[in-house]
Amino acid sequence: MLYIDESTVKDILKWEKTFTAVETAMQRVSEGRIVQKPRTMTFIPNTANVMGTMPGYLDDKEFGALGCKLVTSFPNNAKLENPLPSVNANIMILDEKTGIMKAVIAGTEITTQRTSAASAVATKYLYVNHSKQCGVLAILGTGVQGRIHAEMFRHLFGFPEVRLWNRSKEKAKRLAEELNKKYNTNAFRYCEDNETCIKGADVIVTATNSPDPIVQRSWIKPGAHINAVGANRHHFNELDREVYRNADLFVDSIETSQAEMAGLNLDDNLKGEVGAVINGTLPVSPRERITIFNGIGMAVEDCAVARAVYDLYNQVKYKM
Ligand SMILES: NC(=O)C1=CN([C@@H]2O[C@H](COP(=O)(O)OP(=O)(O)OC[C@H]3O[C@@H](n4cnc5c(N)ncnc54)[C@H](O)[C@@H]3O)[C@@H](O)[C@H]2O)C=CC1
Ligand SMILES: O=C(O)C1=NCCCC1
Repeated sequence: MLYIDESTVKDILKWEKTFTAVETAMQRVSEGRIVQKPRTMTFIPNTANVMGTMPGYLDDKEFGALGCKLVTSFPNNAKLENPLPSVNANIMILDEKTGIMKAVIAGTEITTQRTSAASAVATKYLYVNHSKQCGVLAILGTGVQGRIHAEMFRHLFGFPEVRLWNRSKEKAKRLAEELNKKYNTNAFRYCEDNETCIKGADVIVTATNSPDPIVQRSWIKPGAHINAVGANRHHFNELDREVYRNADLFVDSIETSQAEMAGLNLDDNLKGEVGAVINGTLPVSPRERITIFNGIGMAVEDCAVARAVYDLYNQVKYKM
């Protein structure tokens, strides 16, 4: 059995490839060329811990795959004496003709990259492509997702200012210092509070485990775009309901969002899937309208990126 470990995935998987794989997966979702159901969640009693199974099938020449991700979210891992990521995963990919397992691929880096890439795809099609300003990026939550969003978005869209806020301020401060040093810049700025971080921002990313809203409507400037990534019990708890009431909501998959975002009144404000915007079957929002991308994470994104990693691994060049 082929196992492709985390360090190999980190070595061969570049952000551009992940972006294209996720963009393709989103398109195929909206064309009906996928099969995926809401993930199963095994909640471990008396803890905040959960194990999810995410099976999917994606029909595509370059990124098509039949696979299943097994993912855990143990939010207290970061507080261990030897800290570990909260989210850990492995992805199985199977031969489409025989059903035989082809490989197990470490899925933690894939999950990290593909989640940020999904936000980046949404930001490109809902915001950047409409000549909107990429001046200030606000990141709330500076864990694994906050970090990758800060780095990937600056790389792809060139934000000259990236604001970072975290519940424990020291963590945001440390990340700003680290990234300024890494990229030899002073673009990364630490913020004392979430309101200061958000006010005047063009694009906002929320990537926390907060059970309560950390974004208020009155702080958001007209026409801003929000990527809501984090989840506690619900996938919509980070934004105040007034934000949803005054914005256009886009998702990665209507089918899975209806299950996992039940409790939010989707009928009122759900415009549709990002894939439909990419495919040109769903119009973009008026310029001054706030847009939200609530990406809950899709099995077919994992399948697409796992297929890319499998192919890259098998290229003779890498094996030598
Ligand atoms: N939508 C998707 O596809 C995915 C979503 N996620 C979700 O994104 C979120 C972030 O994930 P990671 O960065 O991997 O986790 P992480 O553990 O590395 O970071 C979580 C951050 O949230 C902050 N936080 C925790 N509780 C908070 C609270 N009550 N108020 C404000 N901030 C709080 C922590 O200080 C930490 O910086 C999680 O909710 C996770 O479940 C993760 C992967 C994929
Ligand atoms: O899509 C995923 O993968 C995850 N989504 C929410 C929480 C952990 C992993």
